[in-house]
Amino acid sequence: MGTALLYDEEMTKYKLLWVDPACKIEVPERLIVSYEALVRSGLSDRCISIPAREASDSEILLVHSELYLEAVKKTPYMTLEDLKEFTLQFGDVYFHPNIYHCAKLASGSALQLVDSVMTGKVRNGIALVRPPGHHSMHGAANGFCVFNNVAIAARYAKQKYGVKRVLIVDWDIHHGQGVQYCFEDDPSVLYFSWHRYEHQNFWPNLRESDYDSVGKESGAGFNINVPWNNVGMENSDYLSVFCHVLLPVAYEFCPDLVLVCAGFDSAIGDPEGEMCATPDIFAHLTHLLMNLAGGKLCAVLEGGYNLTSLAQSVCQTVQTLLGDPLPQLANLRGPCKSAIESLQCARSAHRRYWSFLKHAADPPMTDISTKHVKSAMEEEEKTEMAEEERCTEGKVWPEPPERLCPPVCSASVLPDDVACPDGLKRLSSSKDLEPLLVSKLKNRFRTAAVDGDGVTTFSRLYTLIEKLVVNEIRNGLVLVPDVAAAMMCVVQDLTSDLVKRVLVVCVGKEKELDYITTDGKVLVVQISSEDSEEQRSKYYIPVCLKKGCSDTSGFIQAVLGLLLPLGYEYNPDLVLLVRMPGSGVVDSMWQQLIGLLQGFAKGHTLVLMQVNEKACMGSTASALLGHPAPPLQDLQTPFPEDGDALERLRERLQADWKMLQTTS
Ligand SMILES: CC(O)(O)CCCCCNCCCN
Ligand SMILES: [Zn+2]
Repeated sequence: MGTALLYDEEMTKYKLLWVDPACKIEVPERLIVSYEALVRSGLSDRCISIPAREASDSEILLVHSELYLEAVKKTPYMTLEDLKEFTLQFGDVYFHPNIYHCAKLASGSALQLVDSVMTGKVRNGIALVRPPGHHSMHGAANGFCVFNNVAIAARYAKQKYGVKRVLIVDWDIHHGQGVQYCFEDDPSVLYFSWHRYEHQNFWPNLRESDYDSVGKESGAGFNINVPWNNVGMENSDYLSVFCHVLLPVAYEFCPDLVLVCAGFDSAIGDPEGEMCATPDIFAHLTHLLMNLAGGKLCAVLEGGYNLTSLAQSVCQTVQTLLGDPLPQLANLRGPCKSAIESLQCARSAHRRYWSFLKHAADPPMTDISTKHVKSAMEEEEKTEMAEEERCTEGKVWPEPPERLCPPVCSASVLPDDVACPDGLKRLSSSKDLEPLLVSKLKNRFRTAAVDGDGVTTFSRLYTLIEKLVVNEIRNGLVLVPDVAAAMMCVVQDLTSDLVKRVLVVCVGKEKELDYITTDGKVLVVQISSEDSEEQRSKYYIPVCLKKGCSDTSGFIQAVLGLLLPLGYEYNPDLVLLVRMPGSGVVDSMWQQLIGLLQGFAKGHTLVLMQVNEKACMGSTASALLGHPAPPLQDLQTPFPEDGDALERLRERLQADWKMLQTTS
């Protein structure tokens, strides 16, 4: 299934008609450069174009009052003076004779997108719209927004498709207070927003944008605010909040639909955000949401005022929606102090509502909420981040790297008598192994594992790896007689200098993992039921699940809160996923793991499985081919010991691995 793209140039046909410094950045060019970048890059041709439509009155009334709608209806007939007058009653927004029409098209586009996804016409999609929506409220326009496009879409999805749970992720750099007000008492809509806050000193300067606004009444726990109290936040800060706050809750919430308030003013160069995250971060933020709700994801444009980073960020988002390989994110050095405080506050505020956050630490000593007056230390810290360090318009950043699709997506190396799963390309060619390597293999394993066809298997395995690292093939599945032996070979014999770092993810109990480098060429994360003895090195991290890999709750927690942050920091060139026999990992969890691991090494994942586990080749192939993983249904409360052990493991490792930090 494809990716929908909604765009109508009519929505470029309104603009600010008078002088207002607060509104001058919201220009038609925002939409034009975004769409043109998609056209120029060839991405628009790969999308399924869906026409915009006007939202009807009844659809707009899902969120807004009749009084407000009737008032807005009058604006097309207003004189310039009337428009100015009308505008004065709202904050940081402007009206124009054509904005009502455009606002209906913006909301209608979001609804068209929901229709396309919910009817299965497409898997996911993006609506390039203006005016944006997330600040507009029941009875008021605000912050360039007239109708709340995403809030209307959420209510529409529930009403028309009986969607039970909607996740709204708002990565725009402003707090979508309009969305928060709409759903704060509604447990069927989980609203997550991060936003520049600076202890309530940043627009819209609301006390209720802080982390302690967790929702009301039955909606308590279903509103998550992560305030950024400093500018200059980077990729590490964004990924940490996804891994340690949003994703655990999102997986526990298990939404039927994901809506994204896709504002790109959180990207580097934006005059509003003054952040430093690069456009390729949106490739990963999108990817990390794509295995929720069976891949049903609707992104709706909100903000974004630097025309260069906006266009790049939109392209990064669309390319991921299309399933292209992800760019590697280099040198993630962990969240900054301020970000850690914010994520620690958000986690502790929500630990009573979400079992996946149950073991989150207490809030930091320095209470960062607005009650707290800026201390001399903070002032000094701010001057530390001198003007030039801050990311402003003048800031430059590299073009996002090209994300090339390999000619072959998924290859397989299988015994001749095993049928190749649909979609996979069997690799039968293999270069002859050097005799030296053959003898090494033979005398390393006196077992039958490396008899005649065993050598063939290994030579094909090495051939596959070579094709992965040169991006001829994206990922692969290999069936071997003995996975432990095969893993040793791959890890020890990886001579290719194209592979500087290999992330080995071991699912299931180890037989012998005696081979662990300490030079950092290999990082092994082992998830099993074995009560691992003391952790052996920075590069061998055993995660113990009391009830073993069949405990999906514990497993997904370990993946989100430990494996993902580690993987991002380690930044491997190859991922080796080893399924030990008898691991007991649940199929949907296995597919989720493969899906999430695609975020590393440009998707170069090599799955090693034992021949006698060929029954799960089909689901493995499906995940390797990029099909969304099935939702993890009815997750049990994680085993307390496991949750607690995971926190302790993170605390112990965070000295070595900065991305594991969740406490200041
Ligand atoms: C969709 C959106 O969240 O990007 C709208 C942001 C509105 C900002 C209003 N204040 C602007 C002050 C200008 N320096
Ligand atoms: Zn914004």
